[in-house]
Amino acid sequence: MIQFDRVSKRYPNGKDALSKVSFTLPAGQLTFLTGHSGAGKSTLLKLIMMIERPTQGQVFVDNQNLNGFGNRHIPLLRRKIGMVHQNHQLLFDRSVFENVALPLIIAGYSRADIGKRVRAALDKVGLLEKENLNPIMLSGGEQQRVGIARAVVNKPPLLLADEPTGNLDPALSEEIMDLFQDFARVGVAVLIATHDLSLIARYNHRLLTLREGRLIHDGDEGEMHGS
Ligand SMILES: Nc1ncnc2c1ncn2[C@@H]1O[C@H](COP(=O)(O)OP(=O)(O)OP(=O)(O)O)[C@@H](O)[C@H]1O
Repeated sequence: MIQFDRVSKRYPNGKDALSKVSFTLPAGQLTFLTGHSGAGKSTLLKLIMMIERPTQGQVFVDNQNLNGFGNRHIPLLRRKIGMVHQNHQLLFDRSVFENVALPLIIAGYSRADIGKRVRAALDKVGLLEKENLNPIMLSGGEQQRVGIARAVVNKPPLLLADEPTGNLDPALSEEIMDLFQDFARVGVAVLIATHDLSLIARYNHRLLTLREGRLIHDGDEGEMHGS
């Protein structure tokens, strides 16, 4: 689903944020991405979203080389990607339903289709009965689940999450992880950037570790501590 082929990113100020990073993420796999602050995690996610472009190397999403994409391709690319943020980025002047509907409205879906899909997504995250509430009335864990419903409402094959459990306690983090694992099980490629080593340790998923822009580890979590 995603392939990085010797990807480097140097920012205009000369900072090398990523150096010759290569990996492949298949459909249906959940992968953690970790590394110290400044290691390059956000930069890696930005390259997938085409918020930034590589200085060298190639990024493929769904077998398409993003180097061949111009700005007009960006909306189409982003429709394939669901993005979950740490702070949810919900609109507090709209209802839960309207927040989740937003990507579908932008993509031009019909009203009937929007209703059906939004309710299916809210049902998946267990918030169907809260569709008319304002997100401000929800707990942190519920707000994060609204963010996840919005990220998956148009059924993207790829789900990216940037510190999705950052503000949540272990029990709520587990709920969120259960959801991500469900999506992976039905074929979504899920990439979770996190500093939360205890979260990583609780699951036996593939782990990519960046240090100063280099990929220093690619394997399962046990391998890292066992070696
Ligand atoms: N737009 C930019 N211009 C210049 N340097 C940048 C830019 N964005 C990031 N950097 C630098 O690139 C390096 C990697 O940053 P990045 O945000 O990818 O790290 P990160 O692993 O996501 O860190 P954190 O966990 O703190 O969010 C850092 O040294 C950062 O200061």
